[in-house]
Amino acid sequence: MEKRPPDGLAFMKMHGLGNDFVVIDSRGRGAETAGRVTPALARALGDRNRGVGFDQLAEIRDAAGADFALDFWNSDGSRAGACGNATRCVSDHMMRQLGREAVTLVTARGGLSAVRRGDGLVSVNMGPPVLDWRDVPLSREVDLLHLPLEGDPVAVGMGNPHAVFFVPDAESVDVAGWGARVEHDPLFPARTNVEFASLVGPDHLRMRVWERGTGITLACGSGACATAVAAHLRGLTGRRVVMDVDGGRLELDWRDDGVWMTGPVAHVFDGWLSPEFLAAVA
Ligand SMILES: N[C@@H](CCC[C@H](N)C(=O)O)C(=O)O
Repeated sequence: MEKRPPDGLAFMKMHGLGNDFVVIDSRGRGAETAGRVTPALARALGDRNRGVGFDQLAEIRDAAGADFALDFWNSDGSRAGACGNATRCVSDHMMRQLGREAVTLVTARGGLSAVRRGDGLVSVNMGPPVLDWRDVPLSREVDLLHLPLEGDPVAVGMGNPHAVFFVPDAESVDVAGWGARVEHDPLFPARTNVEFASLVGPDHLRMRVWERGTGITLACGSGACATAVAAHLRGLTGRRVVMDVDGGRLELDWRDDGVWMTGPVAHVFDGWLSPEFLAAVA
């Protein structure tokens, strides 16, 4: 194996249910110091042909009052305020590194916590849903439970915006076409993630997703949380559901302290960005 260049940049590739991430560890620079990731680096790395490829890039930073902080980017270089599956993946990594079964972290939406369950699955408390139109955000005051859009979606914020459509059969939806149209609807001033869900049994949902800034992905943790909240608010389910996404199954539980999401995580490989790649991006 070639020796790692001293001026390259180490990264990990991880995924949760096929929602895949590049993770860069920028700890050791102080909680007040900005990270090393720029929109240009996120875009270049996110290119599946010329970079590494990912649905989201997660950067670990120092945090005051928590084990670590996490920032997220989409593959188009835009920032994401939340990423549930990356939070579960990085929390698993940090639990292993710290020799613990629970960690606390800070994201753009505030403090979160994660634990490893006895069965090895990782749970994260994604915090309470945002149900005020200004904070989702929406561009004007409307009924969040019945947005004035074709298909009658529900709006839920989980630190990022989501529009959840309940459809008779999620399998037959044109996720790319419909999702892209809704992502850019003027009702969402910061664009939106879009979920299409069907009830397939008691407290059992099937969900497919179009992610803002990325496109179709095999899973979206914050989208699963938003869908579980929307399904309960619409009277379709209780507060605990299982949800089948393209990449597997998540468990959701909307408790008094927030929406808990549980599922598997995978560490795929450790890599090293070459100085040439970094110089071309700078
Ligand atoms: N895959 C993520 C959500 C990613 C963020 C999203 N694309 C956004 O722009 O808000 C998850 O697991 O939550």
